Amino acid sequence: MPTILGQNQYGKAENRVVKITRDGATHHIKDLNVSVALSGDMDDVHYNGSNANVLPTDTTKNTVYAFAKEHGIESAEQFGIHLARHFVTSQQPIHRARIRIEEYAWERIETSGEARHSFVRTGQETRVTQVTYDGESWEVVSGLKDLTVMNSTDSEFWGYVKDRYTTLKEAYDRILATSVSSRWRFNWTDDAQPTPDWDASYAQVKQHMLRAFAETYSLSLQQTLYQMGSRVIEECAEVDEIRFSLPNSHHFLVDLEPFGIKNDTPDGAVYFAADRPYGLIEATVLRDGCEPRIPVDLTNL
Ligand SMILES: O=c1[nH]c(=O)c2[nH]c(=O)[nH]c2[nH]1
Repeated sequence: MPTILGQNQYGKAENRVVKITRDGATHHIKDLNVSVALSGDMDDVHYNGSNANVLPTDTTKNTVYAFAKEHGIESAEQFGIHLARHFVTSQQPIHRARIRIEEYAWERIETSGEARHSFVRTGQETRVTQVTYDGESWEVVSGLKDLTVMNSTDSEFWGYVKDRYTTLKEAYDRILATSVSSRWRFNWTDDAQPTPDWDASYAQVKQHMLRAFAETYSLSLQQTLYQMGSRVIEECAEVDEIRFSLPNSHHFLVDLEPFGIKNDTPDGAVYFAADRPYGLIEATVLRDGCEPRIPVDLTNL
């Protein structure tokens, strides 16, 4: 045969699950987008079309909804662990399950009455996780995307390489803005280890990341990224690796000279917020001695 089958996986992608839990008049929402990818003994279905080892993707979808009902959704990570364990341990041909989850946050709308069942989608970041299980060990990589932040000062950029194509003016007081996309890998890999408190960990990682962004006097976005990552690794013992993809959301001073208006001092300055092109600064920060496992391209995760 001139061809052979390479890596393969299958499952139902983007199962949108909304679970409402009622605690008297106070309701709670969990809103997830769950993608299942299974792999194992799947040569026959590809080579011969025998479906004998194939748990239908439709079943994987049903399992997501049934688990949301029967086992609840404590956190995205815990839900992912539950699903991954189920697929690998209940189906002999399935050797590996990868569950990806995006979680959308809802905030309660406070009202004057007793009712507590109204919510507004929060416009901040989207929480994400990926749980992988091969029957023996776990890999949990969680993260966030679209967390937009800005420092309106304490950012400079100068002393860079200049060649014949360089036109950029050195900046001694600029805006530093980005939309943080980040993934961090937990050192929980084994059922024998106690599981982290996933929600508390998420809140702490996000808080350390944001504080480091705000507290770093920045000479480059690269330096800020490293500070954000090392703060998380230093403060969060459960995390061994963190990767960032940070678009540099450029803010250019508008040239108002044609109208006889000076716009050259930081106070009261007017900027043009450019959406593209943007610098894209990406790096991993690791606990010393740990192996990098988060893919270089976060869109592949
Ligand atoms: O923080 C920055 N890092 C760069 O590498 C870079 N390059 C650039 O043009 N502006 C900036 N800003």
